[in-house]
Amino acid sequence: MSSPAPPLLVPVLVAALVSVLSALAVLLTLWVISTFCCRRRAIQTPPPPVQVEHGPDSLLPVVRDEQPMRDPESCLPLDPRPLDPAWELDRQRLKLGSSIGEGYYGRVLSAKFSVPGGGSDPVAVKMLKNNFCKADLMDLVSEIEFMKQGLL
Ligand SMILES: Nc1ncnc2c1ncn2[C@@H]1O[C@H](COP(=O)(O)OP(=O)(O)OP(=O)(O)O)[C@@H](O)[C@H]1O
Repeated sequence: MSSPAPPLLVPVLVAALVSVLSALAVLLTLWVISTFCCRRRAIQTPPPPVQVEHGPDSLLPVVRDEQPMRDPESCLPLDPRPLDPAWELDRQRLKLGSSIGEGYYGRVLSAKFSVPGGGSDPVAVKMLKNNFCKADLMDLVSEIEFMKQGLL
């Protein structure tokens, strides 16, 4: 049988226990508040903007679209893209024909491309639809970049 605790020790132990529990309650409250604030800040943080960089061996931009969803605000007139002399053809030699088909952001026409010495080659010409969005231009430029690297 163990001897009973001295009379002064019991209130001291109870006070220590209450202190520890109070500290734990304060810590728990602080953790809940900080978690709630972090979540709100994460929700309010706007998504990263669309980044357009210039490729090392090309004047056409390499597109990194961080925000694939369409945004009506981005349906604005755009400055003409810089040309890539290594790939640019003389548009005067192009004679557009009828429509072949349409995709999500572009339409494709049959065309004739006149070659030196007379004659012409049949080609397909892809262009953006009217009222295109910035995201549409990004998609087309991405496709062009893939074609230039022989990936399409
Ligand atoms: N080089 C080509 N030669 C002949 N026809 C083509 C050529 N490229 C596209 N087409 C025709 O034009 C249509 C539209 O092509 P486009 O590339 O705009 O869209 P997609 O690839 O079919 O769809 P999305 O743009 O939604 O990916 C195609 O379905 C195809 O019939």
